[in-house]
This record gives sequence, structure tokens and C-alpha cells, in this order.
Amino acid sequence: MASQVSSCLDVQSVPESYIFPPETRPGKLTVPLCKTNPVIDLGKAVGQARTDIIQQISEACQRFGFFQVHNILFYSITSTCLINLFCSFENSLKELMVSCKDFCLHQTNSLEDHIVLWKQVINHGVPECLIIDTTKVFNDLFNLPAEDKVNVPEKNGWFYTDSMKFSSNGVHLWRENIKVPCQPLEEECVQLCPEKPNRYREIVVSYVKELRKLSLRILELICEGLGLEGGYFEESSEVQLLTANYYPPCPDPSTTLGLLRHCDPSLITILLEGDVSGLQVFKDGEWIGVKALSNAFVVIVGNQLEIISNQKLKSAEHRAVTNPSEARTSIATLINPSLDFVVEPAKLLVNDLNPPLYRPILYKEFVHSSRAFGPDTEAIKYRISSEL
Ligand SMILES: O=C(O)CCC(=O)C(=O)O
Ligand SMILES: [Fe+2]
Repeated sequence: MASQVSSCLDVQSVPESYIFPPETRPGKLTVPLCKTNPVIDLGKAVGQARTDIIQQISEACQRFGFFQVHNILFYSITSTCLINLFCSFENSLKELMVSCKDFCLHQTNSLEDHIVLWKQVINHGVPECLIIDTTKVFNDLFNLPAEDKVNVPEKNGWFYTDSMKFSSNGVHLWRENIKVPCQPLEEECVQLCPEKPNRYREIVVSYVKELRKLSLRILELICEGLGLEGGYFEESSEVQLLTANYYPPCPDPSTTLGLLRHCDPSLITILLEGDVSGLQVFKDGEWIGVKALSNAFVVIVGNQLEIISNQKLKSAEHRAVTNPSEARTSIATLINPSLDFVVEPAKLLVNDLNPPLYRPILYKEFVHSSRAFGPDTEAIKYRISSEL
């Protein structure tokens, strides 16, 4: 069952109002893909080896800004300020066996047992089935009839925007979007969940909790990597916002965009790219594609981390392109400061040689002036404000 909004994009040719001018449209359909470098083992980020891992992460973040983790392994990737976290254990069993051969050689249990063990002990912790369920729930939501998705900011804890409402200088984006402020999770947000699909509440709440744990873990590693005291990001990571995008297939991806070039307004963003590629990052003057891997996360350094790190880490410019054959769903978790948090370069990272590159700014001012949360920025601000 296709939604009404999707069916308005179910067309043989791209309507004029969706065609971007030549200077901003993607143009060529194939762009170079990021290439992986070996290997940082996240599983070793404990005990004495932790320092080593943190150093590898920092280095990759500064030089390339981009890592992947494949369940137990971090791979650094050439790109700017993204960290890719891959978690599909079963999907890459062969690769895993090679990577883990030392471990397996010295164990007596079957590989099956090791998988469970590694998953529980050193995996990033988001169960694969939860990733699959969450993607399905958002697909089902986007495929509901339009009347079930009506945006009523005063009433809903979620904010839906169809492709008709999105426009940039008069050109529409090829996507639908839902934004879900996730805190306080147990109160407002849960009460105001969409009623359909049936399992939305249960699944999204679990996903939000898992992503919180994962984000804090990654932030802690980044924090140590920057040389800041443990827990430094606690206050600047209070507000979690989930934003899910649905990009229907498009008859001419060369002229349309799912999402304009932008940097995220967050501290970090953890993006579930899904199985269909479409994310591109601007690096060294060209767009490069980030290949989608099943159950993989891409971690994007947001504007706030760039500020706090005094540009030691740089927020990556990225965009989403469409494709002619498959619908694509991506789910981003933005970890943000609370609205009253003053964002500024960490004192420890500023000295005579490294003067502050940014002036302090209240996060709510940043949000207001950049319209960080899109057309519903004001309503979302209200929903996440501490006055609730
Ligand atoms: O869909 C994508 O791959 C990108 C999504 C994104 O950049 C965002 O939601 O901020
Ligand atoms: Fe983004």
C-alpha cells in the first residue's frame, strides 16, 4: 500500500518543481566510493589497550574523519569527520572468520558461540533484529495513508513533513520525513507516539534507548581522544532527536535531491543508512558515496562537536541523492545539547597557539538562526524545551 504522498512521487518523469538548477543538482550518477583502511578493533577498547584504540580513533578522525566498525572492528575510511559503524555480523561471516582467526584458533567453542560471545561482550550493542524492526516500522509508517500522518505540532510528539512541504528556493526535495524528539522518553514522547503502525511505540523506544547507549560510548572515546576529562560531553548530549527519511524511487536522480548539502546541527549524528546507498559526503572538492551496508551506522561529527573541539574535528558536509529503482529509508539519531547549553570551544583545547575559533553561543540561538530542525524548528524547540 503506497501512501498518497509517495504516490504523488510515483511518476514517469520528474515534475518541474522537483528539478534542481544545474549548479545544485547531482548531475552524474556515479561518484567515487570511500575506500576502507584496516582496522581498529573496538573490542579492544578496554583495559590497557583502550589508550591505543582511542589514539587510533583520534588519528582517523583527524586525518580522515571517518571510521567503520563491523561488529567488533573499527575500520578507518578516507572521508571527512564521519565514523561508520558496521554491525552486520552474520552478513559478513567470512570476513569475520578471517578477522577473528587468531581468536577462534585459541578457543574450543564453535564459531557460533563466539559470535554470541563477541556480540554480547564487544559488539556495539544494538541488536540486529532491532535495527531491522525499526527500519520496518518507519517504512510502514511512511506507507500509511496521508491522513494517518497529518502533522499537528500542538498535539503530536512527532513532526511529519511530506515532499510537497519541503522546498528549497522553490524546489521540492524527493523525500518524506518524520522527526521525533526522544526526551523525556518515558513521558511526553512516548505518550504522543503515532498510534500506527502497531508496534511503533515498543520498537522505537527500544531503538532510542540502544542508540543512546551507543552514542554515549562513542562520545566517551572521542572525549578521551581529544584529551578532555571523562564525561565532558554529558551536558552537551542531553537532547536526542530521531529523524527518519523516506526517499521514493525517482525517474531521474540526476536532477533531484533527497536532502540538500548540509552539516548536522548536532554534537554527533548516528545514521542508519539502510541497505540502499544514497549518502554522499563532500571531500576534497568532490562528492564521494558512502556505500550502504546492512545494519551499518554512520557516525557524523556535527556542528557542535566542531565548535567544542575548536575545529580539531570537522563537521562533514553531506547530502542524500535518490535512485531510480528502490525506495530508501534512513534513520538518523541526532545527539544535541539542551537548548540552554552554551556551546563554545573546550577551555582545555584553547591556548595562545590555538585561539578559540568560535564565540560562545546558546544552542537555542544556533537552532533559531539556522532553523536547525527544518520547517518545524519552533515546534520542536517547544517540545524539547525544559519548560515542558
Ligand atoms: O539519508 C541520508 O543518508 C542522510 C540523512 C541526513 O543527513 C540527515 O537526516 O541529517
Ligand atoms: Fe545530515
